[in-house]
Amino acid sequence: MIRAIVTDIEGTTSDIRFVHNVLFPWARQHLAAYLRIHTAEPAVAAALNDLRQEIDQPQADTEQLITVLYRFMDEDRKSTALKALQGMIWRSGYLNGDFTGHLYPDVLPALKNWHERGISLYVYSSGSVAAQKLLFGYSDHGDITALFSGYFDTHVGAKREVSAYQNIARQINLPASELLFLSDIRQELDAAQQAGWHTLQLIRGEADNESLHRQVNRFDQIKLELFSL
Ligand SMILES: CSCCC(=O)C(=O)COP(=O)(O)O
Ligand SMILES: [Mg+2]
Repeated sequence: MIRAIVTDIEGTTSDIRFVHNVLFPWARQHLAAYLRIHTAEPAVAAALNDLRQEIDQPQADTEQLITVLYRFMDEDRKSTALKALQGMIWRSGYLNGDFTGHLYPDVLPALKNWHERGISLYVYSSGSVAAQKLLFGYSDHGDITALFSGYFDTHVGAKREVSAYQNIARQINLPASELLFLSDIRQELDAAQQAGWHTLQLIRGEADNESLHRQVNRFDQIKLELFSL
């Protein structure tokens, strides 16, 4: 029986085009100015220090780090430091109403239904926990954060690593056999499955014929009974 559902964001609850055509360009546009102004703020300084460690350049100055961050953004690197900084930068965009967090129309009714049935809901994304809370706190349908019991980012591990799902299961305090992971990316689902989780792939666009996971196109097609042991 499924007692908790953990969902990915990009390509699962939200359109990949919102992330790549709205969020990422907005962060890129504001990155340099934001870092130059806020470089001494504790959260920014901590993320920049994490980045220095990631690239093994303890002496790198802010301008050098900005260059690295542009490269990371070009490569869509799931760097924990980059993701932390993007989350900080997006904050003013959400607060000013420059954009709202995209949700596919089938997502909110399903989340509400599961929540009402007593199933705990969690998020796991490469985006930082702060960025996840912003997306769901300022979503197209308003603040829906009350539906979620918790959030996980790459601090638990990368999304294609089995250990990340083991860590999440430990923190949720449920056996893997009672957990369902929703994602559009086969390799993430492979890792969750290897950790003993149930898995379901969202196909929002192109088919994935190499996947061995159950697939649906929308949340309203998800039948939790199929995952009962
Ligand atoms: C929290 S929204 C921004 C998502 C993001 O930065 C990203 O890299 C997408 O990663 P995901 O793990 O959701 O595919
Ligand atoms: Mg995804």
